Amino acid sequence: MGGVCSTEKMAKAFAYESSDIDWCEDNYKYSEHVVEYFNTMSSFFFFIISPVMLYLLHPYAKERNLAIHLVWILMIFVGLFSAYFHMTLSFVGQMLDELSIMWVLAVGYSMWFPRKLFPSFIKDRTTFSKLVFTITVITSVSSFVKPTVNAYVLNCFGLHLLYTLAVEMRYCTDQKVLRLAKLSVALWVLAITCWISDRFSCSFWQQLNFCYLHGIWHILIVMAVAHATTLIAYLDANNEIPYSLPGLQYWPSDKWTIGLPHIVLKGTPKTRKQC
Ligand SMILES: CCCCCCCC/C=C\CCCCCCCC(=O)N[C@@H](CO)[C@H](O)/C=C/CCCCCCCCCCCCC
Ligand SMILES: [Ca+2]
Ligand SMILES: [Zn+2]
Repeated sequence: MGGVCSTEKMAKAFAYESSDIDWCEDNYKYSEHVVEYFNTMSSFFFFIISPVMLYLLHPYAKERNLAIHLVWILMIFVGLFSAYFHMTLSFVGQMLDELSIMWVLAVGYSMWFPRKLFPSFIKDRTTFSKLVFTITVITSVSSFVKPTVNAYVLNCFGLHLLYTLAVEMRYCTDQKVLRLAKLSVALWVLAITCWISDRFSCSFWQQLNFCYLHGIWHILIVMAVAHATTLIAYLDANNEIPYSLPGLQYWPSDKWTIGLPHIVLKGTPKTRKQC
């Protein structure tokens, strides 16, 4: 009897529209199998940007720690789960989407959180990573208690990241670095504005017959994360591997206004060996 009950519960969790959340985009507008078509399709943007970022960050990751690649490898899963969530609006889709974001943040914090900002009882990065891992496992389990608040809690990390960057960049005067910081913040502000507006002003957007703000959020947040991770990686390289003489450039061309930022290591193999 209990077995039948739990099988039913499982089936419900996978069922279309079993999530509490329904984004502003009209359901089943373009396909009877895809609940939110534009939101699903825009999730594929994660698949385009992630491999490019893995390629662009590779010289830095090779010098610093190859585990850094986990951030953008996990972002591929975020895209996959986000597409599944919007395709089905199922409870399982929602949880996979939110949990994968949480684990990207956990890996990012473990790798990059500045050592000088560690709590005083933590001596090294390994201990810090273990603490982050423990907290993330506990949070992952407790996220099932009230799933609707998860997204708001996750967004608070954007604010914490902003604070951490502000502390790290207090004395920065390098124009290229400042430009990257401003761009990251601008993209994040635009992205979060779309997310909030889709959540809370849906009737307004429906009147205008423009219900695509959540899909636009997907595109903007990937770009914000691409810019922010490069900035964080650059600051980290300056602190942890200064002999590699990190610099910033844009792909495909440094002269283009729009592009993906990346780190170049200007230290010659000779200068690297000396350190
Ligand atoms: C020193 C710390 C370094 C940490 C670096 C880690 C940076 C990467 C962080 C997060 C990845 C975000 C991925 C967003 C995926 C969006 C999928 C999605 O749309 N999900 C929604 C449902 O479909 C869901 O409602 C969204 C929930 C909110 C997620 C908020 C994530 C926080 C993003 C922080 C990004 C900061 C950018 C720059 C700040 C200057
Ligand atoms: Ca909808
Ligand atoms: Zn989404």
